Amino acid sequence: MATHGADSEVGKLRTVLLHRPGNELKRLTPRNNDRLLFDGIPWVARAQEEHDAFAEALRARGAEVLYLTDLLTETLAEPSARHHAITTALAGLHLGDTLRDYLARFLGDASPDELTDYLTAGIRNDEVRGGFGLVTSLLATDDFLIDPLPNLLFTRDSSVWVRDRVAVTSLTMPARSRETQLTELIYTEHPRFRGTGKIHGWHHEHVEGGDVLLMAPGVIAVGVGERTTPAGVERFARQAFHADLAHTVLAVPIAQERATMHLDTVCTMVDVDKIVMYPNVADSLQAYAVTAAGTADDERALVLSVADAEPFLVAAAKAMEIDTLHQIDTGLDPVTAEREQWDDGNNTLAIAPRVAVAYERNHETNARLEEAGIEVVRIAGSELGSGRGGPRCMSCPVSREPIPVD
Ligand SMILES: NC(=O)NCCC[C@H](N)C(=O)O
Repeated sequence: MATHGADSEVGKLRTVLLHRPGNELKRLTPRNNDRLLFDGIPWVARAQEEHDAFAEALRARGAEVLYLTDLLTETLAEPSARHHAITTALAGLHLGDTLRDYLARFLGDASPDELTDYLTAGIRNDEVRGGFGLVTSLLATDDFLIDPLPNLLFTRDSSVWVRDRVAVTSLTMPARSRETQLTELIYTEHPRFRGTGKIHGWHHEHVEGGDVLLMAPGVIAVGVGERTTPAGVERFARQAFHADLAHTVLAVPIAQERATMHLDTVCTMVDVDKIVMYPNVADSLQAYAVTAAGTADDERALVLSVADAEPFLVAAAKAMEIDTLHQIDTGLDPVTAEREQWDDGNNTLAIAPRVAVAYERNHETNARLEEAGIEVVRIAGSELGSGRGGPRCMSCPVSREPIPVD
């Protein structure tokens, strides 16, 4: 079995899970894009070109690229996995029995490829109209019976590998909650991942992967804001300690705003002791260091010790046992920083220590990264960025090499 797992943000990237934008993006309209968490209507063909170039840049550096839809289609070849996928996709109370039964038969007849498309791009009412009862007659023609999942693009958020375990997350926004049904199915049923230990899960308190940063082996920072809740970080910490995945979890409050929806929108690691960070929040960012006071057979019985809040960079350096966590600023001045933070200048994907993938448009931030000795692999993201996510958001590292010891 392939070995999977990651213990840092910067170990050389071996395997990464991506989602190539597909038909689900074609569902976005000016009337539904806010609800579906996109800031505009992407040009889909161009988004695909940009994404292909992103994947190619990762391959060129030696990473194996897995596509979520390939894994899903392979998973759906198994009858029990198909049954589970269909049942969970149709669990919504908006369908009613007649339509649910019809859709179960319709999806049951679909090939694995078609089923993947229905589960990711959704099904609109007018695509099945034809006398299937009261609910379909009363719903608007363009209502979705199964919602599309345009934010699948951001594979970072729906699962996170910590050491050799995978955490299926629990997404907060209704437009995204179904994504984790798919990641859970893949990690449970796909032959490549069979037997992988799991933590968390979509039935737990909310934690999103964009909030989870593996600062160093044993040290995990978790942003708490618009997406991850206080109860979510507590649950995550309990599970991480109980499974011996970490000795410290840093709970980091962030503003509950779209611009800072996840911790990785304000900072990302680019080396073992370097972080690119939005300077407009750097001074006020705090962290509560959480550790386990003792052990317990049951994760729920673990007593957590919570230190007083400290400046994030100080608390992180202490937990990581380094002298200083060096900050590289986004932008040049507060306005450029605000523009480049919005355009995911902070949201870099480290593919090795001191090598990071970044959107080309963030000139000033990229220049600062280079001044600090970081190699920047630039990618285009004019269309990809319309969902408000950068290279880190669009990637879930499945396997990284351990950090080299000096
Ligand atoms: N880790 C990230 O910051 N992911 C970006 C998610 C963007 C997506 N449109 C969302 O609002 O959830």
